[in-house]
Amino acid sequence: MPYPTQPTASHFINGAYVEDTAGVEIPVIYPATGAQIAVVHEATPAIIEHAITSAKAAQKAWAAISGTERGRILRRAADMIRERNYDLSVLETYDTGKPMSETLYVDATSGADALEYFGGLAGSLTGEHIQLGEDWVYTRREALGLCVGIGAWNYPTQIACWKGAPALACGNAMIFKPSETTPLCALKVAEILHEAGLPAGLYNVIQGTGAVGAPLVTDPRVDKVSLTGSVPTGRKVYAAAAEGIKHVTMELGGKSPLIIFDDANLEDAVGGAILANFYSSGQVCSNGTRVFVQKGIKDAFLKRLQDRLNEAKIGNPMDEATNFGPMVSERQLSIVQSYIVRGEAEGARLVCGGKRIERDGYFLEPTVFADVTDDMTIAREEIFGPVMAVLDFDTEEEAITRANETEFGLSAGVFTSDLTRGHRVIAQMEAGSCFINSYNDAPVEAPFGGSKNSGVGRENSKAAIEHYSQMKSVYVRMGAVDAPF
Ligand SMILES: NC(=O)C1=CN([C@@H]2O[C@H](COP(=O)(O)OP(=O)(O)OC[C@H]3O[C@@H](n4cnc5c(N)ncnc54)[C@H](O)[C@@H]3O)[C@@H](O)[C@H]2O)C=CC1
Repeated sequence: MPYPTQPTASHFINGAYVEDTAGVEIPVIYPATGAQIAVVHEATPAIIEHAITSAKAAQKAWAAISGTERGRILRRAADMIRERNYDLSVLETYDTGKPMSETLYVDATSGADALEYFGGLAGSLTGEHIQLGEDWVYTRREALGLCVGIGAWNYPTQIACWKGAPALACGNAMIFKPSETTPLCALKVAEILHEAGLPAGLYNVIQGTGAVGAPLVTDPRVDKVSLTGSVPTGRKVYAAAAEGIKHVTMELGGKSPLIIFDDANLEDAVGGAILANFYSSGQVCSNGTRVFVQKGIKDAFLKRLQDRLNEAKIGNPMDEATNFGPMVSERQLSIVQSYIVRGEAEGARLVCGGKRIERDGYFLEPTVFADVTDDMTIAREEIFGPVMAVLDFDTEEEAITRANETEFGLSAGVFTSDLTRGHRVIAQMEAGSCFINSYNDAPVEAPFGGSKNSGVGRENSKAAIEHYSQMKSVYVRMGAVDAPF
């Protein structure tokens, strides 16, 4: 084995690791050093075909067993993930560069939560009975068939589970294509699911870029596509899926507002803004990167924010004391750097950070801009890095209007000690996943997803069941059929 993190093979299909070295090589880079730690091969047409035929062959029998039996396997997989959390967290850190202080508590554990939650729900998926005089209708909640999951690179284990768990609970088969930037973790999820008793063919992982994602989306044997990715990719995938009238879930990007009122608890508001901008080095879709701060608290907010950012422990992600790691790739680093240059050029005031850190890997300082105005590029476009834009405001009405002036609608947050204002403001936010006096919590029990250009459908919670199953209604006549002729 050339690298300790090298997977057994590139793909996991029909219950086993599979290789086809004819596929283009995809190097896997550890973002904290820039070193190559593995190589996988992009799926060839033969690999794609193998995954689709295996999944199709396995799905009907899976849908035919009871939900309780399906759920038992998912819950067993959840337990195994928790038992192996340390090793899975190390792999997630290698894949993404995120510090162990995050991956140990958030990634595999959140995946396990999804498997446990949907495993628990699987036995309670039912239809209903509708009496119509003597006749009656009953409904059956049925699987969609073959679901394709396409992942982003920021939460590879979590995304693999958030899509796989509800799909499998509802009786579907899944083909999951991880991001080409982080191909390692989903293979482990597949391995564990099958070790837990999942029949072969029901959860397959194949590697590749959009060149592999695209034919999966258009294949007529695929019934549903769930994408986590950027808005431009979402637009393409949604359109391609529409051609085949397929079901979709789109979890896309954001530029979410976080509104901090004068009466907010300063320490909590600063903590919320840190969670909303610097967790995972800012590579979180729901981040509140437009921080609207009411003028009365602005100076105190910026001062306390700087003090706390000085305490960030930046460095080796494998050291559990580290709490701020590198960007996922050189490419992402340079995208974020170009936004910082734009921010300065357009007149925003750089409060702190802004520079690449002099060491191996793709480290960038936590960066804060103040005096940002609504028209600046850094206030309009998703940066997907550790760059906070602080905007001033005077009144509640103004903050609400400006917060909603965006094509995105993933998340929104408000910090205030006025209870009624908190609810009043959040009710007017055009966003799917919102927070009051908190930010970025994502428990499996709560629906997660965006409005406007940030997406369609919801992941997690009972809402996800609607997106991985369909209703059949059956009319039952008890008497004679009365036909006109
Ligand atoms: N709303 C949400 O739940 C989340 C959204 N994101 C968003 O993801 C983005 C960052 O992730 P990236 O991996 O850079 O996104 P991306 O949009 O570049 O890629 C996402 C995935 O789509 C695949 N893909 C690309 N073109 C395709 C095509 N034509 N057909 C099928 N698949 C295709 C890629 O290979 C990758 O697996 C950000 O915009 C972020 O906001 C990230 C995490 C969560």
